[in-house]
Amino acid sequence: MSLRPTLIRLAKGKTKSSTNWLARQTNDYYVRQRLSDPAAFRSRSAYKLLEINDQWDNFLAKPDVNAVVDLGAAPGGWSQVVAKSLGWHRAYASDALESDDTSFVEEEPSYGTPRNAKAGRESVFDPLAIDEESLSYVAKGHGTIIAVDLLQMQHIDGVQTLAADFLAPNTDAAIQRMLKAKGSQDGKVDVILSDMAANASGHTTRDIECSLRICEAVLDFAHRHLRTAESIGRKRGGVMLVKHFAHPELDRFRVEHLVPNFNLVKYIKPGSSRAESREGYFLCMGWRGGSL
Ligand SMILES: C[S@@+](CC[C@H](N)C(=O)[O-])C[C@H]1O[C@@H](n2cnc3c(N)ncnc32)[C@H](O)[C@@H]1O
Repeated sequence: MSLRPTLIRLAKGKTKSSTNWLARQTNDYYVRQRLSDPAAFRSRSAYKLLEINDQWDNFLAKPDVNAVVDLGAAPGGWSQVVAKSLGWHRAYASDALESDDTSFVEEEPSYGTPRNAKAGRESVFDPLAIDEESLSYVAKGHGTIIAVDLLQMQHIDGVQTLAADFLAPNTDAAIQRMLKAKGSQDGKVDVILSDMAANASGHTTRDIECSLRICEAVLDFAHRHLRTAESIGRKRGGVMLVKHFAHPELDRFRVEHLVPNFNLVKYIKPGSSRAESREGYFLCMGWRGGSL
């Protein structure tokens, strides 16, 4: 797909910095990939999670992964990747009823017509196209996925969304209620993902403080809700993936707070993360379940 005509049209009358941004978008391999990928990922970020998951033993698709919390989830690329990994897809209600496959949990019917579904192509969800036919589809898959963001997110089959500030005091309880309502009796999760980031201010001290605050809050959340490797019976069970601002202060956080709590901790800069960005990811596997 050629983006050049769009670029020229959009660049007219724009400042130099926005023209540079448009040029960078046009030349970016992952932006192009996203636009042509039949999976129709909502964000370029989806490729970062795909890449990390592929490189690290497909941790999202382990059979014991039943509950995933995606923090800073909007517009929803990571949640789409998780939903696919847990097998969420659309099926005709009649096929679902006839199926003997009890490993799948049926959800309420999806209200909207997946266009092209009959032709066997990837369905496109259109919430405005409600008709009788739409009532004959159900979303099928297994496990619970909770997506949290300050921003509202469009529906993804198999994903429960919560529009809230993760750092606000009552958000933890709201996530707990959702997990329990969706069948996680103990309110525990198997994988915690955080792509949350405060907007970079360009002021290093402030950016470090914001990133540290987010990483600490995600680790606190893990202390309360992450299932331990021991209880899962797998050395790398109980996973936390957290984005951070790459800086020696954050590395100190890794050494002092992550390494003692997990069996394996890796710093990752995915190929799909822009080289000029200071972002990095800590992939932490095998939660030991230490106390706060
Ligand atoms: C890079 S985007 C996430 C992209 C997402 N992983 C995807 O694939 O679509 C970062 C998100 O973090 C969210 N965010 C930042 N601080 C947050 C907070 N305190 N609570 C909830 N969401 C937050 C922002 O609203 C933003 O949507």
